[in-house]
Amino acid sequence: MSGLNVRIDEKRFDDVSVVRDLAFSAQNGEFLALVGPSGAGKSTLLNMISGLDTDFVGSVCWDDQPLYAAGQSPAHLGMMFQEPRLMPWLSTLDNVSLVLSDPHAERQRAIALLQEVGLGDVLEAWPSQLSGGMQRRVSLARAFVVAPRLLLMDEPFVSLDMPTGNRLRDLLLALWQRDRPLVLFVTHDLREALALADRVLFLSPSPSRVMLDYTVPLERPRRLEGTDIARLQEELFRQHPDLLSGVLATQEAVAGGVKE
Ligand SMILES: Nc1ncnc2c1ncn2[C@@H]1O[C@H](COP(=O)(O)OP(=O)(O)OP(=O)(O)O)[C@@H](O)[C@H]1O
Repeated sequence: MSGLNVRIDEKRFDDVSVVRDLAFSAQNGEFLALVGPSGAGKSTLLNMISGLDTDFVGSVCWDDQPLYAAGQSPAHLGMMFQEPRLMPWLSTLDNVSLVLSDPHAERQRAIALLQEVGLGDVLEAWPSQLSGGMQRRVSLARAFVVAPRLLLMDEPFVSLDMPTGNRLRDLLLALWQRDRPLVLFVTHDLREALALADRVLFLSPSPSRVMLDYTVPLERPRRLEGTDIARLQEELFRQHPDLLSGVLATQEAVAGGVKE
């Protein structure tokens, strides 16, 4: 099948099995959200898919070929984490150019992306001069500047207030709709998953596996605070109360946050 094929037979840390019999496939250009209780192994899973962690039994393939070889990250892989992870001694522009194979030749591309995310006026600013929301926008531009085919996002908008988070989600969707990478987006927030994704994979508590592969039955654009998302969330909790109780508890615990 074209696209991503993940099969993790087992991932252990010492004697503890963290992921077991977890499998899913995704088409090129799809947007998948991964939700699951805290400690389920979501970050561990992204590390295995990115090639950062090769110490597991199973396979991660792209178009039926192993996605990485000997621990090397594949070309056209974009990543974004909970923390913006900017280099404090580099300007906004240099933080984005950093991941380019030829930063000098591709400088215009970095500038254009920063303009697209509304940071054209702060190209030479240091990270410490930017707000939390602006730093995430730099991080988003850095994830897209490599023209990723696969974009791995580990709770990238956690602990942002609603307007700042909404602005970032809109930017992400605009860039995704234009470039169409396959996105794997980890979140604790089921509403965020339903607002963004084509499919939501619900993971079990550790050792994690996919408990439910859910296709979101909503047209775009969607609003995270919209009644259709609230209704869908309620329906899911009614249909799968045991499966989702851990998700809801975590979702409530992480509400709140950083302002733009
Ligand atoms: N390097 C490591 N060594 C030992 N145990 C680890 C290591 N990394 C993660 N773990 C354990 O593996 C389990 C899964 O961790 P992971 O961070 O992947 O979960 P998660 O679903 O991303 O959690 P959260 O939602 O809280 O971020 C946890 O029990 C964690 O303590």
